[in-house]
Amino acid sequence: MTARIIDGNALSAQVRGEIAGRAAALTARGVQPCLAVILVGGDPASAVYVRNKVAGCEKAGIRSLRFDYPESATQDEVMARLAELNADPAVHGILVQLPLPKHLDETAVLEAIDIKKDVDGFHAENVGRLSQGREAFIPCTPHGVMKMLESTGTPVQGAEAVVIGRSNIVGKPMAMLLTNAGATVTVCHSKTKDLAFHTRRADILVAAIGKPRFVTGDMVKPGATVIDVGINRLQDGPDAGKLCGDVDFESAKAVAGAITPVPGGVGPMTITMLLENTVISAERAARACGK
Ligand SMILES: Nc1nc(=O)c2c([nH]1)NC[C@@H]1CN(c3ccc(C(=O)N[C@@H](CCC(=O)O)C(=O)O)cc3)C=[N+]21
Repeated sequence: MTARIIDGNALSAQVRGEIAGRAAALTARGVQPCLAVILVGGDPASAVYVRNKVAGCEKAGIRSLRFDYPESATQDEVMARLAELNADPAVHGILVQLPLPKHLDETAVLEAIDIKKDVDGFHAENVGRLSQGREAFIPCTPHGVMKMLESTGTPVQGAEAVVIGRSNIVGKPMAMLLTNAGATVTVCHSKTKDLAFHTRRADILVAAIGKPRFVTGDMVKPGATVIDVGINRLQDGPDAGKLCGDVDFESAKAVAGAITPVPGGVGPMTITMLLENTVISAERAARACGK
């Protein structure tokens, strides 16, 4: 058996077409959706992601504002910028690219974003709301994963779902969304004993660990849907310089029922959901001012 490939670029193109239509309708009513992106420091991977986000905005008719700070930026500088963006009615979404340099207080920065503009869904109040099923904004990567599951017709209700990774930005919200959708969810991580015991039971397996090709075919249940959230740049070996996921694609593909590739899988869907959250925020703002 060889798995069906879940094409994140194709699904993104479809969803982004719909988002562009909503953005155009808002712009015609005098409210062009606008996303502000703050990038601190010169991490090359972050620069690529931010460039992709800004390009995605442009193509969908969403205005974007970019604020680049040097590695040496102070907490006060970033907080002052957030205060200004919070107060600006023309800005509908604010994203602070993570990770931040170590001398900055990430929690304080995320908490300073107006939750009505928290299109990443990382503010503690949004996290709490997600756990109660009354979210303001759903975090983009896990939301993109749910859309991909939906697109393949993978049943979530009653399914055994295993999430590897317990980060605040992927693993935990992913587990919460799957739980809200009726899956039986197991969260595995670096301290899990006998990881393969858990993964082999998974109808839905989500890998978000940051270790290249860590999940191999022998860890996958035949017919499972495998979602690879990892984005790793290989350092050495024959594929040095290439991107790969947390899943060993070739061996997993031979066992799974459906699988996402890297690149061209979850990454583009993350950006798509960011664009959607920005449009949702702008639609709410337009409604609030009667437009
Ligand atoms: N506040 C914040 N929000 C985020 O959503 C956020 C973040 N910080 N920090 C880092 C992660 C990572 N992330 C990606 C976005 C797009 C691709 C993407 O476009 N990937 C392409 C390839 C990119 C490449 O060529 O390197 C693909 O998979 O096909 C990947 C990763 C968003 N993140």
